[in-house]
Amino acid sequence: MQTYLVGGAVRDELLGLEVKDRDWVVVGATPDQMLAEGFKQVGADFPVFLHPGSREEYALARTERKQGHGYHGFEIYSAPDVTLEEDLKRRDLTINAMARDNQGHIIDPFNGQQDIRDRQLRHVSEAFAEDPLRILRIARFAARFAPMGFEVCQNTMELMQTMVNDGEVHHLVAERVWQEIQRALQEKEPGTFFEVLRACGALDVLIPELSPPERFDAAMAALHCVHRHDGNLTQRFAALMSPVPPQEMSERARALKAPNDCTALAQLLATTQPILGESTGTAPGASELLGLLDRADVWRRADRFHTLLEVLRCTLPEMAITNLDALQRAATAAAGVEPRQLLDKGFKGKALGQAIQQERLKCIEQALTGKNR
Ligand SMILES: Nc1ccn([C@@H]2O[C@H](COP(=O)(O)OP(=O)(O)OP(=O)(O)O)[C@@H](O)[C@H]2O)c(=O)n1
Repeated sequence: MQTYLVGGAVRDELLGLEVKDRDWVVVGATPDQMLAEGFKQVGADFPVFLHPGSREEYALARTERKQGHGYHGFEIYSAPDVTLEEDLKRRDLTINAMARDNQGHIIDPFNGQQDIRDRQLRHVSEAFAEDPLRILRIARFAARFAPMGFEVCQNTMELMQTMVNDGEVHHLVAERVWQEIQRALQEKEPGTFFEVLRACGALDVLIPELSPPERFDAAMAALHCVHRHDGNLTQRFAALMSPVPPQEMSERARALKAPNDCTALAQLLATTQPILGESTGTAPGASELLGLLDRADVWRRADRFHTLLEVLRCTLPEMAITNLDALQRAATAAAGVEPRQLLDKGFKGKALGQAIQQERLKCIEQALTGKNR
């Protein structure tokens, strides 16, 4: 049997990047031989094993052929006669379809090294079209490698467009889509992910709410800004969805199966923005600001409130930034109200709640007029 380093590890080595996961392909072995060598089998779908020492993944060379629609319809053939080249051929991009043997020789039947030099994301073969998840993977690689000059090559983009036109994207399961989106949001150039999806038509299927050009442009500007400020995943998702009205936004977040913290921040942003972004020139008053603070549950979720403020700095129009400053002052002022003191004064139950709110309102009013004086 022979083992080869394959996939992302070879690509990243050649690009001079840090290698995180190392995947290996084993040619000329049977599962029984692997078990006899002390490897542990993982995954029921294909013959993949964990090395007893390094815990790295060793997969028996295999071919894959599509059977039906979606991610599960693959017929997998794995046997000692499957060659390294056959295994490399089933892979997505030429830069991901190289191997290195244990003497350090690169095996590169699809010219991945040339594409690394030319900065091209190019599909290996027409079999690319058998897995629609690859559309999202390629968009994600574009987002990661764009700063190094990589782009999706024309033929690959055309193939992706054909796949979208054939309805392939409808067959993707939400969990896989979300997994790619959340990884892409944290890549080096997250906006590029959505630009590639838009160029091939997949965005109209996956997040059609962002199809109108003015929404797309606003989403990209907000995402870019949050990315520049090193925002976390929830902030990036909220920024992406910021041009979408609350109801539509919530439905899309649910369809994408976005996790609760992402959806909650995006919802909070969607309901806060219209009040603070009011373009009529009237600034929100003390009770409106208190309402926003209540909705954001700043009393118990101060951290989330601060993440919200950071996103608002990226999504609000320039002229509304003074409203944001007012919200921030209101939060600081209202935080000074001590429920304990009101409790000591004899307030209880509902009356205590009302007294707290009244005190907060008073503090906010003072903070606002104090500024205007
Ligand atoms: N839908 C897929 C998933 C994976 N692969 C192949 O399997 C390898 C390993 O996949 P994965 O670990 O997901 O990707 P990496 O290329 O290692 O990328 P990352 O750095 O994001 O982990 C890829 O390089 C590619 O050759 C593929 O062709 N098609």
